[in-house]
Amino acid sequence: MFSHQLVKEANPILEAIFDHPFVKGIGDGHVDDAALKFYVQQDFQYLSEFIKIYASIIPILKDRENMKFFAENIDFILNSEIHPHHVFCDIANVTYESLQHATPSPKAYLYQSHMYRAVRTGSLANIICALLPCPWTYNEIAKQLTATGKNTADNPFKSWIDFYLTDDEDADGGLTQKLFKMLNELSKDMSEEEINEAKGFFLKSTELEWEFWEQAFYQQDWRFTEIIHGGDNHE
Ligand SMILES: Cc1ncc(CN)c(N)n1
Repeated sequence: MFSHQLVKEANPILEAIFDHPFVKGIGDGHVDDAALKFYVQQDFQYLSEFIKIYASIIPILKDRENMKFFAENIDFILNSEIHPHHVFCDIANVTYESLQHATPSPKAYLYQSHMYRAVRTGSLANIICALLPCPWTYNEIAKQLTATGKNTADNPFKSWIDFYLTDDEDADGGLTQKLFKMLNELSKDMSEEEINEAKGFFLKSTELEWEFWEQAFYQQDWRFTEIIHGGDNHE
């Protein structure tokens, strides 16, 4: 099955994500405030683009059930996925509102551009493959942290882990299963070339998930940040 192929090939990247110091820090209950703040700034911005990409799928869908599914996921990001951000903000002792005006860092910019590139192909399989590592890797992180005994009552990140652990229909766990199922259906009518193209989108997004943790952990912004951010202000 296509989904098994994707998970198998991406597995070394997923293992590297589990080993990332930011993710390990969530498990151990300590991540530097600067990394948490950088993460929330970038993720607020990233999820806003993610919403737009979900919305861009709707015109190429054929049935109402799938339209409802993507519309509900937009609602989930807007109204529920603010919770994990609040967890990070509370731990870093900073207001959420103060972190909502960032411009994308180089790696976040690359990740967003990658997703828009998938949208431009017009292929539903490519778009789902580019989007899926977002809910998939977080659900896997939550499961791995729980399985290794890190999701304890005294871990300040417990409610972050619990949020991504749930397999509820509309949360990342349920979403992941539904998207993998859609891909398996779509792949039945795809050529080998189309399969490989879609797989490329999935694997690159998975690596960009690793990069997202990395850039937040080391606060990797634009080298000429004053010039770049100044430029954004003049748009
Ligand atoms: C970059 C990123 N990837 C995944 C998730 C989890 N939906 C997130 N909030 N941000």
